[in-house]
Amino acid sequence: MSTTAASPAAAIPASILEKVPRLMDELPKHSKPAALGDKVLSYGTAGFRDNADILGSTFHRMGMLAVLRSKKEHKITGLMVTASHNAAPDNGVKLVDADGGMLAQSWEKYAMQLANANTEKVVEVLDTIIRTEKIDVDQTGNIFIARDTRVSSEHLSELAREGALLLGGNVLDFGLQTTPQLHHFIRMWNHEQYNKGDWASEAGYYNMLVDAFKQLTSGVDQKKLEMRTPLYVDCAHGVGAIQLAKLAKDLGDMLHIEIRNTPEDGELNFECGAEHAQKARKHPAGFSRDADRGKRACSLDGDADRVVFHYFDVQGEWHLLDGDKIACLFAGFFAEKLKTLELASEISLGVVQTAYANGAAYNYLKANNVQVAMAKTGVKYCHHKALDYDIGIYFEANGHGTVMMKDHVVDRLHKMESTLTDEKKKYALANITAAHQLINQAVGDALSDALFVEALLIQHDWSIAQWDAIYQDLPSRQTKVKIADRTVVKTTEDETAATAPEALKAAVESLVASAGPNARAFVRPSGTEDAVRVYAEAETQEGADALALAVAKAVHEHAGGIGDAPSAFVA
Ligand SMILES: CC(=O)N[C@H]1[C@@H](OP(=O)(O)O)O[C@H](CO)[C@@H](O)[C@@H]1O
Ligand SMILES: [Mg+2]
Repeated sequence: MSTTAASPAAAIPASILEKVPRLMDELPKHSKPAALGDKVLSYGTAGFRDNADILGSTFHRMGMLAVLRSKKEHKITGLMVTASHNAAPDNGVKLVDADGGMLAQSWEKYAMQLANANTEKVVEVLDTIIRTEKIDVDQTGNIFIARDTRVSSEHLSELAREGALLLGGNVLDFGLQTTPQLHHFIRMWNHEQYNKGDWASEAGYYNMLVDAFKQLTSGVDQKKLEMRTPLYVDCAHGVGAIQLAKLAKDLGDMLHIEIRNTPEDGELNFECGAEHAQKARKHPAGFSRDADRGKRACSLDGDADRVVFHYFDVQGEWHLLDGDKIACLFAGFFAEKLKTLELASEISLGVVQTAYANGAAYNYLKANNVQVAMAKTGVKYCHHKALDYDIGIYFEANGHGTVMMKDHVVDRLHKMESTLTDEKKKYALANITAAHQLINQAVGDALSDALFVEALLIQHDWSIAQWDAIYQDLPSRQTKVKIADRTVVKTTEDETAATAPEALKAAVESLVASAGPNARAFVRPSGTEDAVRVYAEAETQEGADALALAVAKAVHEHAGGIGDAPSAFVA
């Protein structure tokens, strides 16, 4: 095959060393730390995550990979420095793709090959990626970087920047941002419709949210809004507190926000935040039964891409409103607007859940004629499945989720604008387009999701208890079991039933069958921890607890449990 100078193939060097001889000097300065030992780093559900001390080389190399991805796509890509809801000494990388979503799954293998390569093999891996993906290395590579508040984050983002510069990339470092903000910037800058607009910056992000919130609450008496009680936000001592303070300032009297658990007053994610509230089923530190009865509250996680709501009722009992309840609230809004606009048969609406969704949420959606689909655990699977619908809502029970509207739907709605005369329809249309503006289309976003929840509570004139009452969660229990090799546990595609080992499959089936009506249980190997997770639901809390423990014992017995059989729950 003949190539001309203009052909991209012409710029593919036999080795990257031809272009960047300095690599030979620079790579050994960031070689894999001895402490990493034989450990294989894996690009898990949302990226690499480990103790920050062993991630230096990984960050340096991921800076390079982000640049290669950018050169390949001819668009901006990104790198977020965060370990989300994990402990303060940890850190991690989340790579952002050109559409503002997560890194394409087809590139995760490159991330792993690079991160795990011995120093002398890094050039070889880079060359393979460049050759396989036919990357013109002379192309411009542009990446955006941001980081959370961890002590290690600044240094690690600097290493990523160095790696990126080494491969000739241009780097724009946004400093402290939430993960969804970085996704938003990249989506906006790469989107031909938005890239020259006002929303493609940090200030633009707040403007976009505040303007959409204003539109969604415009039908409400402004005095009533000003008098409304505040939303108390547990920020997990993370970056969400800093960014939310800026957003709250712009919201002014439209919504009063009280920020708790800031980076200054405690350890990141320790006994607080969305993961703690949802997994341990405990109110966050900084909130108390006596002082906070009746207050509407929510918890973010360490990088503010998850949110769950909660409150103490007048009796002092604590209630959690998880991702399922948020999805149901959102689904109700879109179903109603589509009905008013007589578009329900033309525009498909669906909610994507995982096996962890409470059975009562499923029943609620079905009773309200909303389509429901199941995806494997992990937002990248949910996101993918949600694309089957014109308006796809996905939420994991842990509070990570969003709503995506297809471009053709947005176009269709904009075209309708000039044709409508009916006031009700005009209002519905304005609402649905404002919701599209408010909800982060790139990725789950705690700040945008929380504002949408608040807008809908205001529209319904509901208290948090009234929203909670749309359905009653079936009692459930989660726990986990350590076994020698968790890969021996196999499940069906949707993860609701075990398929191996055979004895475990039979044991779970028989335990569920004898656990009463509406009982359900499943086991699956965790994708992020060295354990098998157990989930059980039943008519009563005692029933769910008993079923979870019996299933945990069955995992221990039939799948090679380590140590004593389980006798208590592990969060
Ligand atoms: C039950 C549960 O909450 N699982 C979490 C957890 O995955 P596991 O594969 O269950 O470890 O971490 C994922 C990444 O944050 C998140 O997407 C998922 O929902
Ligand atoms: Mg997170």
